[in-house]
Amino acid sequence: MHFKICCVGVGVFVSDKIKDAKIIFVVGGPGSGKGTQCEKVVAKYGYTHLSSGDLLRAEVGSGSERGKQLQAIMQKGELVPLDTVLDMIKDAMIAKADVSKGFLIDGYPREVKQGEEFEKKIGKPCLLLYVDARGETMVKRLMKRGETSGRADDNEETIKKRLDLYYKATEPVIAFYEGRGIVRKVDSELPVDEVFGQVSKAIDAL
Ligand SMILES: Nc1nc2c(ncn2[C@@H]2O[C@H](COP(=O)(O)OP(=O)(O)OP(=O)(O)O)[C@@H](O)[C@H]2O)c(=O)[nH]1
Ligand SMILES: Nc1ccn([C@@H]2O[C@H](COP(=O)(O)OP(=O)(O)O)[C@@H](O)[C@H]2O)c(=O)n1
Ligand SMILES: [Mg+2]
Repeated sequence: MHFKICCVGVGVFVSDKIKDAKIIFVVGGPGSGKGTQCEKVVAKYGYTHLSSGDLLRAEVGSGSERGKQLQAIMQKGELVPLDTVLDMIKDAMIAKADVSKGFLIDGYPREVKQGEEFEKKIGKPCLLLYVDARGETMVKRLMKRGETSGRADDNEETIKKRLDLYYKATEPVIAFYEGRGIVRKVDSELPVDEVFGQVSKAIDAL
């Protein structure tokens, strides 16, 4: 009996560490500028930036068996299994829980059920920053980034697939959270610093 209570205790302790953390979802199309804005938020507000794409690419870079499977999915611009990416985000949040002022979850959720699972396992977001750019702008930016990024998915064919998937699976996420009144849209067609001015206004209003 004692062992069981102990396990339950540990389980509760772990999730308590991140249950009350301030969580901001950063959602937007591929190449919309999520990462660019997150870097500026980190510099100004000291938040912890967790890019789901970067966490996945780190796993790919580790050469692990799981990394090989993820690579195959990502270079097709498809979504990796929900539990895989959610567990990676949760582990990364727990690792930083004691020092974090809040978490920027970049590139997640990518579909409504990812958001629902996140809330069951971790907690509710207080803000969804919607980084909005036109399709042709995103393609142009990613083709340019692809010249130096070395990302297997920054090529014309995969960019188009990522864009299609974004419109099909991820835009409904915006509508879902608009229903909660926590979406703040920023116009990422503007110059980076003007976009950041809109981002700052949304965060200062929290
Ligand atoms: N001109 C211009 N370029 C931008 C802006 N924001 C980002 N970029 C560029 O567009 C490219 C994509 O920006 P990222 O911040 O990596 O976009 P992302 O949404 O994180 O992209 P994914 O990780 O693929 O989802 C980068 O090369 C940036 O330098 C902007 O406001 N204006
Ligand atoms: N929640 C997530 C995040 C990324 N990914 C995968 O990781 C890739 C890169 O994610 P990213 O956020 O860096 O880039 P974009 O897809 O937003 O351009 C995506 O194209 C997906 O293949 C995923 O499957 N699920
Ligand atoms: Mg990014």
